[in-house]
Amino acid sequence: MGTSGSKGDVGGAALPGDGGMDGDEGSAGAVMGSWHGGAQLYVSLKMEKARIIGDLVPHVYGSEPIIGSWDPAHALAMERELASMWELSFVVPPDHETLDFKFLLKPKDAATPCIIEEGPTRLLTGGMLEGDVRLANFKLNGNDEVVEFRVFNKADIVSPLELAASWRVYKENFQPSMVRGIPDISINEAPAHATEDGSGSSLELDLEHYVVPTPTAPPTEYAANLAATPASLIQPGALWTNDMLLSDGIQSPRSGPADFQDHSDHNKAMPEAAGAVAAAAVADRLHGSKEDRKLAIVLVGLPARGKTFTAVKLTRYLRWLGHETKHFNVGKYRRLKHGANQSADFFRPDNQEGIEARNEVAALAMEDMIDWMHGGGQVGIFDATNSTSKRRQMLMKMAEGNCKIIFLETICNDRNIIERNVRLKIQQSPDYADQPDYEAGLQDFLERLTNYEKVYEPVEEGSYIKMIDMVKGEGGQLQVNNISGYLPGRIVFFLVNSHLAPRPILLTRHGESLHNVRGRVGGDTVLSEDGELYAKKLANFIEKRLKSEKTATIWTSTLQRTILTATPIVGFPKIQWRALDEINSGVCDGMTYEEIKKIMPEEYESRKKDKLRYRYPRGESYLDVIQRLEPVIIELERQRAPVVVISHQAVLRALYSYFADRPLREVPDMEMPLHTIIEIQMGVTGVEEKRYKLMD
Ligand SMILES: Nc1ncnc2c1ncn2[C@@H]1O[C@H](COP(=O)(O)OP(=O)(O)O)[C@@H](O)[C@H]1O
Ligand SMILES: O=P(O)(O)OC[C@H]1O[C@@](CO)(OP(=O)(O)O)[C@@H](O)[C@@H]1O
Repeated sequence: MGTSGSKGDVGGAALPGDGGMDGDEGSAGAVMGSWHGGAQLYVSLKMEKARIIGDLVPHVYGSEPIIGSWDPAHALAMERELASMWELSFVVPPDHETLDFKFLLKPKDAATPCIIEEGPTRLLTGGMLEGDVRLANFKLNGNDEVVEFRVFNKADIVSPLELAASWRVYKENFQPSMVRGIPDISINEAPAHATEDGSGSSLELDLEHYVVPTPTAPPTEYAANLAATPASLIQPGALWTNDMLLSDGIQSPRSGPADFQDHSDHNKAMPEAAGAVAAAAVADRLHGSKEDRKLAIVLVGLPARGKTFTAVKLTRYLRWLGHETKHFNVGKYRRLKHGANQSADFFRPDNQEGIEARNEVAALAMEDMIDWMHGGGQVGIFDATNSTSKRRQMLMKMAEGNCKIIFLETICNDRNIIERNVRLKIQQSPDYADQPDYEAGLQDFLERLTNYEKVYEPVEEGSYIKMIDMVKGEGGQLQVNNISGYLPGRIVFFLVNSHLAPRPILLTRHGESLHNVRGRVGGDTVLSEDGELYAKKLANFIEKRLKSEKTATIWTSTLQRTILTATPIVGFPKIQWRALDEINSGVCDGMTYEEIKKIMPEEYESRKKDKLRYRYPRGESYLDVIQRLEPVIIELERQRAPVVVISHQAVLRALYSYFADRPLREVPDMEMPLHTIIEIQMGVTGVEEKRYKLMD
């Protein structure tokens, strides 16, 4: 019997039917109505299981070649219709050969054996199961556990007109993208055969074999996650230790210690990312009060509530969007002024000297921030506990006429999270870098915490955002009061969408394209042979690297070199993002750099002079690309499952610079080689990176 393929694939002619047959548990229908020429049956086989069955996928295998000729390895996967329902549907002639088959469960890991249902072979004739439609029972875990599925079978007589009409409707409603006839969202089911296709695309079992070093980035005067060096405390000839230069924040292992001064060139302050972001931000600045043009995000919260972590993350995001942003960490000022070994007594509420010392360094940091704003800075992230209303009043007074303040309070009520944070704090904070005895450090920090808790006053004044138990991203909440304007709105949107659940993000360019071989930019060419080999190796890599993950998604651009690179990947949904398309090279599309230099020397020189801001005629600049990638960054922050981004050189440079804290001016010249996977691990301790080069 020739099943005509999977659901929705309606082929063949049929007889005007007058009804269908229902066969669910315990009964077998009969063919209704009379037959003449071409009648077809639309047959549906379903299995239902309320409880999730892990990564086992229901399949059908049996006598016909399409369902494996009794080879479980070539069984036909059932499609998930609902969370607990799996279906295999097909169109057959009413007088088809009897189909012998059984259900089986197949693990995602091809090496693990299938589980075949208990009981005799099932027989399908005239589209219906013979005899009682029994449950499907499977013995798991060495027969220790029996799993039951309810089985349903249905066959409808379909007329030629119905078949044709349903095919037309199917085609109209499932418009494949203009690009390649591949739907914008598609998923290749795991093939019955093993993924090793013998084309040399197999990989070593140990993926560490492919790890390559991360290119050492040029020392950054000021990476987002290194709080500003306290200008007001710099004494001529001061000797700076590495510790003094490091903020309380999560240090990005890649960025070296900050130089003494922040050399960012205020005269040529980084422009807003081009496009809507800049337009709205500029409009706000032009029409807002002078004070509103400068923004201070003042953190509030007890120690180990994630203030610094949030400050670093927010700094990274705003700088990536082109807003001149700087992180001011008062803990750093305290250490510089009073040394890094204050005991908990320094923070006692009855220690007047300690209180004055802490307010003094907070005022120094605020002065530095206001000076920095006068020099061109736009958003200051003021990171301290700021735990009393009196302290906050002091800061608001200093801000008057200089900048607008928004308080950002981080509240965590989960004792387990707090205990974990405290452990991480003792391990990471410069306050305990010289404390060899972990327990002593822990005891001291807990005393410090108690001292703060005695005087802590939650924020009630001014404009504020409260992040309450937002850690796990479940059940937490964000409270917002008296917030308005473009930039504050974006900050709220970013905070709502970001979380701390660790998960990997894999970035890779497409396989080598024909234009890459010829040195041509842009275009929409297919892959070269090497590019096709990379696509297979990438699929292999993803299967190994993500096999322990419950799910993941594959993002490509709408250009065929990324879609074709993703094609061999199976088992994960693939989504085409227009925003991930390569930088639009406008009138230079399809040219080589040499041709551009020869035919349009002025364009070539302009781009060479300022590759970040330069916009191809009728094309894009890197700032334009960053602007259109902002929703991608927000979605990457929001995702909890792993994401594999298959995109392009310029786009990946822009995305990578966000995760790696690199200043925008470095973006256009970053190394972004072909056939290399950059794994970004985002989690509670910040952002880590690993690179795998699968082939040259
Ligand atoms: N929102 C959060 N939820 C859970 N853990 C966090 C959060 N923010 C930070 N952490 C972890 O807790 C530790 C302390 O965070 P940190 O930002 O230094 O706290 P604070 O600045 O409030 O003292 C850090 O090691 C960090 O990895
Ligand atoms: O900004 P530059 O360095 O030109 O890099 C962008 C160029 O990289 C290329 C390759 O030269 O990207 P892609 O990854 O799509 O192959 C061009 O298509 C694109 O114009």
